[in-house]
Amino acid sequence: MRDVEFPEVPRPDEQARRQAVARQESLTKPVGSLGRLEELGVWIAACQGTCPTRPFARPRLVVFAADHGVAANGVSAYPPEVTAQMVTNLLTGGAAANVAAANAGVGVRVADIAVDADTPGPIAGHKVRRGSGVIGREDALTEAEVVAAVQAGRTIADEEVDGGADLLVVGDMGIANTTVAATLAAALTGIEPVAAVGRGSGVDDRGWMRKTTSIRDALRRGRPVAHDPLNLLRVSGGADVAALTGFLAQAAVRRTPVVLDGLLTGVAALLAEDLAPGAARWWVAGHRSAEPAHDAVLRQLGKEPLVDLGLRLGEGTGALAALPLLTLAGRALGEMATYEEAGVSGPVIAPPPLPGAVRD
Ligand SMILES: O=C(O)c1ccc[n+]([C@@H]2O[C@H](COP(=O)([O-])O)[C@@H](O)[C@H]2O)c1
Ligand SMILES: Cc1cc2nc[nH]c2cc1C
Repeated sequence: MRDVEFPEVPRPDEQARRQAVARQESLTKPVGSLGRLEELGVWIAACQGTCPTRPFARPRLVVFAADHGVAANGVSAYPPEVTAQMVTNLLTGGAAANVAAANAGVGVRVADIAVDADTPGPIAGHKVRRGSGVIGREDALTEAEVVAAVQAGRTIADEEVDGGADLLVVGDMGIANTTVAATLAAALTGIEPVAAVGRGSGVDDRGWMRKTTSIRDALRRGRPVAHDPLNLLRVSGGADVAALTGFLAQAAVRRTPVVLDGLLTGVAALLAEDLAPGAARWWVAGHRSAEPAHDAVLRQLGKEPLVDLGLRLGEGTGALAALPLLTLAGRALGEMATYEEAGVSGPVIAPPPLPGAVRD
């Protein structure tokens, strides 16, 4: 599958990063006293290539929606038709993500990548197929579908950046996608199915057992190709996670920071970093999901999430819950007075050096 190649990913701006570290030291607070917010401010400056930072002008959420054939195994508490129903709910503004996006001043886009049912024209513009194979016994996608889905995600990122998006937030909607995500997480991090399996949207004990078996069966097929991201997407993934992978890689190519959400966006991030090394420098982990596999994924990504609220919803809600912290971090760096401006005395003892910017 050589038709999916990404150009070299640029690094966030080193000069702006250094200026931001120096500016943090000049602001009217004990050095380092804003903790993680200081690192985040530095990261925003490096991504924007400017210090002081600018407020985000057009932050955008993209929710990637798809159905998954493995839903037929009874691995979810909810029926598959909920995927399309929730797409409608997201479009009419009634979902949690709509509220969280409004709270954070973020515009919402829903992309149907592989929903079983028909969705309205503008949403379905990048639809690759309907659903996916039952990953315990057949491939999720064909080779051509993997390429089409990655390219769809890439195009969506380009459309968003060309439309002025200066911060991207990713989310997902798809019944049974935690079975797929847990399988990919196990293949990519080496954790066992029993450690990867979670309750998803709330499956009961019998469903949990079916889910564990499904992950184990799927992993048997996926593990041999775990080192090859596109083949892993073909065998054990789905069009949504493939599109997310392309989207995350392309956002980095386009120098646009991204806030990651829960488990599915996390496994897509691992795959995207593999396809486009260095892309992870452009992402921050919004939250830690209650799905157990997310922890292993975050560790492998080397990302400490901003919030840990026990969320297990998806749709981008964890990322959106963290977004006001990101805005605060940027504004503190950009808008606080310096010691000199405010006529406040600086430290009498040289403060310890600031920790570096967000891991890079
Ligand atoms: O983001 C997460 O970590 C997360 C954790 C649990 C559930 N979800 C959402 O719930 C749906 C999948 O749950 P399930 O039980 O059907 O696999 C899907 O729409 C996800 O967005 C998402
Ligand atoms: C109602 C509902 C909303 C969701 N949002 C993301 N996943 C979901 C799963 C269900 C079942």
